[in-house]
Amino acid sequence: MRVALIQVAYGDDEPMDARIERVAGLVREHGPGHDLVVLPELWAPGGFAYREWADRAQPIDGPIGQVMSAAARDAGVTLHAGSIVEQRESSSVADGDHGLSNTSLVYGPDGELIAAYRKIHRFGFGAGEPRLMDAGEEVVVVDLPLATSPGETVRVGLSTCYDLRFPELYRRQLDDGASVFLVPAAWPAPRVRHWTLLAHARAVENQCVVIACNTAGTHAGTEMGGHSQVVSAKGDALAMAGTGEEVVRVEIDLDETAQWREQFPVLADRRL
Ligand SMILES: NC(=O)CCC(=O)C(=O)O
Repeated sequence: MRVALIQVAYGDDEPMDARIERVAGLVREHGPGHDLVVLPELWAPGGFAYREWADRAQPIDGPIGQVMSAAARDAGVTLHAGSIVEQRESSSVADGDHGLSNTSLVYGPDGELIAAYRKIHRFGFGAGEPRLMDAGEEVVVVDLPLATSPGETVRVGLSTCYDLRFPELYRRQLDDGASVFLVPAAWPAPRVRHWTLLAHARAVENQCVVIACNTAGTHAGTEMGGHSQVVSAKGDALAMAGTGEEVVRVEIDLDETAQWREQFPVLADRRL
């Protein structure tokens, strides 16, 4: 499986509309020839731009979704478009809810929406996400089409940034058949060691590939950590970005995961 992670860097001076066009251009430029392109969490509204989130919220089929769907189609790739601040329909907003979710969107090479995942674990310890957004409740595992091998799919589990700290979510995804975990993030620089450590831990303990795309640059006073990474089911770092804007390209041998699970059958020793 050929994958490109686009580690987007941005600051406060780039308007959201300009960034959406710029990132769509990056998908069109770097996507062709890959099976999957992955973008970071909340790259359009700003991962830590809490004050702007309400104004920058959109429904799933809003302007960001439309531009990302077109970019996936033009590039002929499956696109994990990172996440948006989703403005949910009023019919899905219960009393006391904020009506906003941190929602990841995945499009197929035909531009159709394949999956949406609402972040389950909200980051901020009472401020930020828990104060402004509602927690997702659904574990999402989905078969993604491989654009360069028509008819073939790979089963992936979706999660977002802070979710990486909660191993039980990944066990659920494993039990639902996932062999790859996709993790967009806006993970800050001061804790980047946790980011790399946890991605390796999730890969090793579940014998799954981890594809984790972080943000770069500094916005809303928060320096992002970069170091987007792809970790094999054996726990080897197949690719690791630096700290700036970067496109990381990697070819993943999906057969290696099944071979490793057979060779070192640790999952068979679970006691439930
Ligand atoms: N956007 C996030 O979820 C940030 C998570 C984080 O900074 C951490 O877990 O540390």
